[in-house]
Amino acid sequence: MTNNPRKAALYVLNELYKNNQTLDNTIDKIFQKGLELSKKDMALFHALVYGVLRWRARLDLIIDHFSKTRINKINPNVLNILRLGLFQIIFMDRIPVSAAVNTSVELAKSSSAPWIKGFVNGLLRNASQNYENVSYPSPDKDPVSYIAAIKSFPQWLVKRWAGRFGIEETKELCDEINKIPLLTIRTNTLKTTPGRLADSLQQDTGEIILTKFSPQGLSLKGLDKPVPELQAYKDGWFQVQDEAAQLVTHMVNPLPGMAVLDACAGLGGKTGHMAQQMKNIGQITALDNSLEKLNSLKKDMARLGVSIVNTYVHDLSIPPDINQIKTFDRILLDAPCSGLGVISRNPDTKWAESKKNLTRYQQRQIKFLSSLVHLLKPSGTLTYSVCSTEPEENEMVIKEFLNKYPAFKIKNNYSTLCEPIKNLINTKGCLKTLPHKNKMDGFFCAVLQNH
Ligand SMILES: C[S@@+](CC[C@H](N)C(=O)[O-])C[C@H]1O[C@@H](n2cnc3c(N)ncnc32)[C@H](O)[C@@H]1O
Repeated sequence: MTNNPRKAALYVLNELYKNNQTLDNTIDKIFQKGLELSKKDMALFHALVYGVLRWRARLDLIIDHFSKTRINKINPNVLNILRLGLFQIIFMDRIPVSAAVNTSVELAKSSSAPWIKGFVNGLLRNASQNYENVSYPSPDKDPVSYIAAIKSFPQWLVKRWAGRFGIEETKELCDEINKIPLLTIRTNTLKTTPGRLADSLQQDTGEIILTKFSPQGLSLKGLDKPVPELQAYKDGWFQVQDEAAQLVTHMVNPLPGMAVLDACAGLGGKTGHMAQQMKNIGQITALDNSLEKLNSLKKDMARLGVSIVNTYVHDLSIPPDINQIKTFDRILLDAPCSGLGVISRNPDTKWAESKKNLTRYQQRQIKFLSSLVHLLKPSGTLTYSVCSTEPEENEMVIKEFLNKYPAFKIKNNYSTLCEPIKNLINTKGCLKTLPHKNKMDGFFCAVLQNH
């Protein structure tokens, strides 16, 4: 495998979306194949992959302007070479234009027909001198197309946000999503306190900021080591988790001694948080349809010093057998969704999703909720959360669920929550966060109670 960061970035961009692969899977795959990069090259590799995905629509508009071949006719590998080159020219000040062009020509030489290098060279040289003169759709006559092009978002998404939030707020939302997000972590209070954790990270971090809403969160600026190499990580003092995801567990409010089901536990971000809220007393069943994820979850629980979790592989499109799994005081369904609330971390999402998918996800989310109802104790609560800002996966799921199960209501009394989190809950009792308003991922969470 190559040790060239640009070649590695091109490989990831070319492989992404094949067989429904996400960015994380594709990046994991290239490292499994033996990619080894120095610390500096690793930073360049990530900047290139995430940068091209973040700015793809704007890069494509410029490429289309300077290319005689229409963009949809350019070979995908060549298009990704052009995107990588142009991204470096426009967005990476510390890379000289000549280096951006020459390395792109080298990529073309090693992976395309011989004449392509001339095409890449000519287009990038021309674009580097003239890209500022390319015209964009008019912000007055066609504000949706303007935002989609200049801020690099799919038209359908900008259109629906503009309808919901208005043009000015949509611009703010897009700008916030386009920022490179800080790394946010959650203190494992079974082992330490946010203060001690911050002290231990001081020497490896430029700046540490306490999160505004979550009492256990820290955001790190300028971390100079990969997370797994930090002593505090090895000692199980924290999990990586965005602030919005941390708020979900506070909504669930699991207490020591309870029986809790984490119904889509994944790698266990919320499982770990619930265990620490329960002071490692009680029982948590971590369910997921992925054995691989549950195996990673088990390792992470050991690192965190959590001993109350058992795992259960199950496909939630079928209701779990109550005789095997028992009943619960708290059930959390952190459902699979579009991920449109976490585009800043996963910019590939904006090019993978469509309006049609949202309806498909909604049906699956309602099905999963329905699969869990019979597992709830009479006084128990069923919490639904998704990292999506879209109504189809938010209020509309809850509405359909309540139509189907009229005995349930949305909980709207949060006396135990701290004030900052309480202030994020809307009049209907749902937590809704938005990147531009709350400076965190877009999440939705509602707690359902049987009355
Ligand atoms: C949003 S992620 C969960 C993230 C996790 N709760 C956390 O905080 O780290 C959704 C999870 O649903 C799981 N999933 C997808 N389809 C499923 C199914 N049919 N049955 C059970 N789990 C499923 C995925 O494997 C994924 O781990």
